[in-house]
Amino acid sequence: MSDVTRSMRFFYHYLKRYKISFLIITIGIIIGTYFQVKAPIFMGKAITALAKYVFGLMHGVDDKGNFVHFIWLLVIYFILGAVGTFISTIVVTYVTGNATNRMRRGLFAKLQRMTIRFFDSHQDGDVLSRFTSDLDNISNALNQALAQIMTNAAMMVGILIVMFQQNVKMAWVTIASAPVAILLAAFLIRQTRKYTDIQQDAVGSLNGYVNEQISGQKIIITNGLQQDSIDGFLPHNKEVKDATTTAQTYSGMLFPLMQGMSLVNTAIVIFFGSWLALNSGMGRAAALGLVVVFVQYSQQFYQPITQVSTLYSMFQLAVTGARRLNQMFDEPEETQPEQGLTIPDKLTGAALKDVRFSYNEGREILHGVSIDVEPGHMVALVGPTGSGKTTVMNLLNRFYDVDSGAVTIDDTDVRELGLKQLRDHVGIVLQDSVLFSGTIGFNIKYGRPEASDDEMIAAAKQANIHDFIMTLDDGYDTKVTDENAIFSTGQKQLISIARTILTNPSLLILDEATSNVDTVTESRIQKAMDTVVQGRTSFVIAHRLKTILNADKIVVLKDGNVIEQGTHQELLAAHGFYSELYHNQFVFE
Ligand SMILES: Nc1ncnc2c1ncn2[C@@H]1O[C@H](COP(=O)(O)OP(=O)(O)OP(=O)(O)O)[C@@H](O)[C@H]1O
Repeated sequence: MSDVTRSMRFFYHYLKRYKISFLIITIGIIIGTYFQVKAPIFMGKAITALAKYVFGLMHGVDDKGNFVHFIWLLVIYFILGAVGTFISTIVVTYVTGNATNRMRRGLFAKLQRMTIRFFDSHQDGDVLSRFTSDLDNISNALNQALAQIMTNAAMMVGILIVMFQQNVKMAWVTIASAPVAILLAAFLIRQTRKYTDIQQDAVGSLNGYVNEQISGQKIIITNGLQQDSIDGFLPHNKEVKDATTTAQTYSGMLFPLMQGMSLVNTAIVIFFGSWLALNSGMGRAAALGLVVVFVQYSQQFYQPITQVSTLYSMFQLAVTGARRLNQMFDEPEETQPEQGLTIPDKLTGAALKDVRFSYNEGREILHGVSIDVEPGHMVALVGPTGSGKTTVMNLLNRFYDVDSGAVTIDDTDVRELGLKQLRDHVGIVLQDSVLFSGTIGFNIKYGRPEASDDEMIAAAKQANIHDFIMTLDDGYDTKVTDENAIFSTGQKQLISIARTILTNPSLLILDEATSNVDTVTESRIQKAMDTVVQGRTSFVIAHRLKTILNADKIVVLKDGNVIEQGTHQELLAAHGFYSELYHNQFVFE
């Protein structure tokens, strides 16, 4: 299916519910067009009456005939034409506002159903530009182009009918050059479409780059890489500029070319029309009227071709926008069984059974990993960077699905559980804790907004962050965006731990919760962790081995394989990889 067909389906999907509005728009357009195409007839009649009057005066006869009458009719027809167009424009604005609102809502809701694979493999800026630039383009096109395209199509049909009713030969003369104009327009339109597509994709990657550079600003400054950052920006910017210039050049050629064709056509109509009128035995006044009417028609007939050409670049941006939104809507969503199984409140354990997994086909990351956790036990995952620790965590929470083998919670394959069930039972504290805009209280209650303030405070106390929050002027009501309340990485992590405690998950995943913080905060986090893992089955990924000495089991991963497992003492006694890692780390600390 072509992009245009798919885009049309997209628009149909969002516009089909406005049938009554479209009926009103169509009626408005028909009324507007009818009066606009009929008006020139009265213009012709008024000119004929005027010419007769002038020729009469030359012969001493003072007869204005129906001149004034036709002028009045002309004015009334123009006013009624304008009213019809006005009504359709107002209704189009209403439809557009509502339809784009629904698109934005639909897109945002879709985003919430997307898989982590999508977020891992797409730049934030590119996703964002679909919400901004692509949706804006669609909204502009619907607002401005929709009514115009309908009006122009109606106008074209109306003018054709009226022209052939008035004079068949003159009608053929008037439309004779149209095929050439349409072929030229079609060529330019194709070129415009090609480059508009390239332009919008380039805008997406430019946004992605800018977004990435803003997030990494500190690293750029620290390494003095500002110039490199600019150098990296320039090719993206050039790509946008080149595609935009080419697209605009082609679409910019449309309007002058069509106007030129329209002028040439008017000249043909005047020349040929005069010749025809003079050689058909028609009276001078009637001939003059006929030529004036067809000059009007010739301009009116070309107007839709010219206008549609001008609107085309706008329309094209909308088609490209629809293509890019369609891409998002086509992205696979998180899947779950129709009748998801449930897990009992008290966990019996979790396990990975001979799990093989690859993010991308052909590059296996986990090569048959098996890990078993007893209920209420704490398992620590250790291993060199890139060994697959975070990947194991991703599979436990079903951010990704295994290629073979199984991840089970309470002996049930996670793929058979309802997603809500699963996520309700699993709590995660990530390495980079995220705070949402709002108050600290709002952030702690994020996973359980219905929790009472007492529960919130109890969770904060368990997470060792209550005392710090109380030092802030507004306590739990402190806004996260307040510049007096800028949180350190460790503090953010403690808030995140409090948030997790409040949701009371039975399976807990803590990802490197103690890296990147000072020793005081580290010991606070350590205490918070000790509290939070109590009575829960937990997986802890920690780089600092001293934080996991008490783990019930330590699993050592290397290159996607489990190479050792056991308690700290057992692994030390084995004098293997763990023991080496442990001793090396203490040399560094
Ligand atoms: N989203 C992804 N897409 C493709 N490959 C990925 C993705 N995430 C991780 N990988 C690859 O999977 C392998 C394991 O990564 P993982 O993040 O699980 O390691 P880790 O042990 O947690 O490392 P670290 O200690 O540095 O956090 C690495 O080779 C990494 O390049």
